[in-house]
Amino acid sequence: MPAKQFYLLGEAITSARGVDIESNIDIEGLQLLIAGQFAIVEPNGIGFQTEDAALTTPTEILTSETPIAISIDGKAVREIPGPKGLPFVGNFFEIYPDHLGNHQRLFDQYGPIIRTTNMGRTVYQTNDPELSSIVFAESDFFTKKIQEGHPLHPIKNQQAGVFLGDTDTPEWRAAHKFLPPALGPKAVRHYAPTMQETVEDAFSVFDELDERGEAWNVYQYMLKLGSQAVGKLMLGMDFKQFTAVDAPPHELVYRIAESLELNKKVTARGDWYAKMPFGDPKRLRDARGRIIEMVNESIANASRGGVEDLPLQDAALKANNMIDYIIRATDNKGEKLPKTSLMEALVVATGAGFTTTSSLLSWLLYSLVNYEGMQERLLQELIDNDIDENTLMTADLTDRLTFLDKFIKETQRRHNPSYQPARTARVDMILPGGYKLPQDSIVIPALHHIHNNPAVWNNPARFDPDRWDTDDVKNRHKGAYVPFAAGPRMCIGFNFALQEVKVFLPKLLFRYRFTRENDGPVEYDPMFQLIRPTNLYVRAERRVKWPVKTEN
Ligand code: HEM
Repeated sequence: MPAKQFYLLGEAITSARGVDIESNIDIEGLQLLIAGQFAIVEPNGIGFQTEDAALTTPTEILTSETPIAISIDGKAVREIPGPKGLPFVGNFFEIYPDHLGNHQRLFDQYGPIIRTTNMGRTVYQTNDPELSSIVFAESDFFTKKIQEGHPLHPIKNQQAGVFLGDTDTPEWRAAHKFLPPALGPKAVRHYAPTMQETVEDAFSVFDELDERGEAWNVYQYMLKLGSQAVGKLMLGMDFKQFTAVDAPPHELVYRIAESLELNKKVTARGDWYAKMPFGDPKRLRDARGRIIEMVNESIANASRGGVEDLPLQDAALKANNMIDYIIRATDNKGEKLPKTSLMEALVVATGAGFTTTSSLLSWLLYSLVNYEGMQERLLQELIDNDIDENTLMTADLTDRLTFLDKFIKETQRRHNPSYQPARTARVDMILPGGYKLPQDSIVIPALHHIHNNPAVWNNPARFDPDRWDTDDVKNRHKGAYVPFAAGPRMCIGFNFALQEVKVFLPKLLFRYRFTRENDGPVEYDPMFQLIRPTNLYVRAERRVKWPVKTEN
C-alpha cells in the first residue's frame, strides 16, 4: 500500500504526515480516509492540491511527487476569528449590554463562526445552519457536556438528566426515556382542556384591567399565565396567580425566574465568581434549595393517593399531569424513573416549560400589536373556522388554523426566546470553511442570528408570516430554523409549548383587541437566560364586535 504525505493547506509543509492508501481507492474513499486522519468534519468539502496544481483524481494523488495539501471547501485551514478584546474582561464591553445587536455586528464583521472571550472564558458562536446542525448532532465531534465555561455550568445538575446534565450519563438516558412520552403529540392533545381552562381563568384579571382602563406589562402577565399552565400540567399545582390583578407570582415561579437571572449574571462574570460564598452565587444556591423543597412537597402530595403503575405510553395518555405520569410510568422492564432523578427532572422540566413559553407568549403579543394587519388576519381566521367564546379548543381545531401557525413560526424566527444552547467539542477538529476548533471548545448555535441571517433568509428583518408558504422557506436547510434546537438534546416540550400558545392566543384574541401602550424600542434584559421583552405594555379591550365570516 503506497504511503503519501498529506498536510493541511495553511499549515507548514513540514507538518505533512504519511497516510497509507489502497491503490484502487476512489476519490470519495480518499476524502473519507483523510477526514478520519485529520478530524475533518465534512469529508465532501475536502480538496487536494500541490504547490502548483489541483489534484482531482486518485491517480494524480497517488503519483504526486511532493506532499499534498488538503483544502477545505477550497480554503486553507484557519483559526476562528473574533475581536481582540481587553486584558482580563476580554470582549465583555463589546458584547454587553446589547448582546444580540453586538453579536450581529460581529457576525457581519468576522463571518459565520466567531470567537469571543468574556472574563477569561472563551466561547464560539455560529449563525450558520450547516455548522449548527453539525454542532447539535451529538456525534464523535460534539456532545452536550456542561463543563466550566458552558453557559449552564453554574446550574449544572447531573441528576436532572435533561437540560442541565451531560448526554453521556445514565441520568440523561433515564430521564430522556421517561419524560418525552408525556410531552409527545398525542399526550399533549389531552392537555388542551386544562390549557383552555387556564387562560379562561385569567380573563377576570384582564377584564378588570380593561375596566380600569389600565395598560399592563406583557411579560409580567405572560409569566403568570405560562407558569399557571405549567404548574397545573407539570406539578398538579394551582399557583393561584389570577385571583386578583396584583396577585404575586407563586414562590416557585419567582425562585425559578430568579435562579435563571442569577445564573446569567454569575456566568457573565466568569467561573471564579460562581464559587463565591456570598452575593449572587449564594443567592443562586439558596433559590435552588427552596425550589427543591417545594417540588418535593408536590411529589409527596401526588404519591399520597396511591396510584396504579402503567406502561409509559398509557400513563402519558391517562395522567392528569407530569407528576401523576411519572410516578406511575413503568418501562418494559418494569422499572421507573429512579427516585433520585424524579424531583430534579421535574424541577428542570417545569422551569424549562414556563420561562420559555412565557417569553414566547410575550413576543406573540408583541408581534400582534407591532406588525400591522396581524390581529385582523388572525381574528378573521378564527371567525372563518366558526370559533367563538364558547368553542372548545381541541388539537384538531388548532391544527386547522394555518395562519396562526405561520404567525407563530414567524414570531419564533424573528423573536426567538432562547439563545444559548451550547455543545462541547469532543476532539480537535476542522469544521467546514476550514475553521480549526480545539477540543473542549464551547460552541453555541446562536439561534437569533441563524434565524436572522441574511445569507439564509430573504430580508430577515421583515416580519412576514407568508414567507412560510414560499418554496425558498419550504426548501430551507434543516438547520435554518431551530427555535427548539435540534438533535438528541433538542427541546422535548415543543409540542406542549405549541399546543399551549395555539389555545391561549385564539382565546385571548377573540375576547380582546390588543393595542400597544408605549412607543419606542422594546428592550430585553441582557442578564436573563432568555430573551424577553421587559418594557412592553399593552391594553386589552373587550371586543364588542367581530368581523363577519368570509364568504367562500
Ligand atoms: C417556546 C417554548 C420553548 C422553547 C423556545 C424551548 C427551547 C428549548 C431549547 C432551545 C432547548 C435546548 C437546550 C440546550 O440545548 O441546551 C430545550 C430543551 C429542553 N426543553 Fe424546551 N423550549 C420550550 C418549551 C418547553 C416546554 C413547555 C418544556 C416542558 C414542558 C420544555 C422542556 C425542555 C427540556 C426538558 C429540555 C432538555 C432536553 C434534554 O436535555 O434532552 N421546553 N428547549
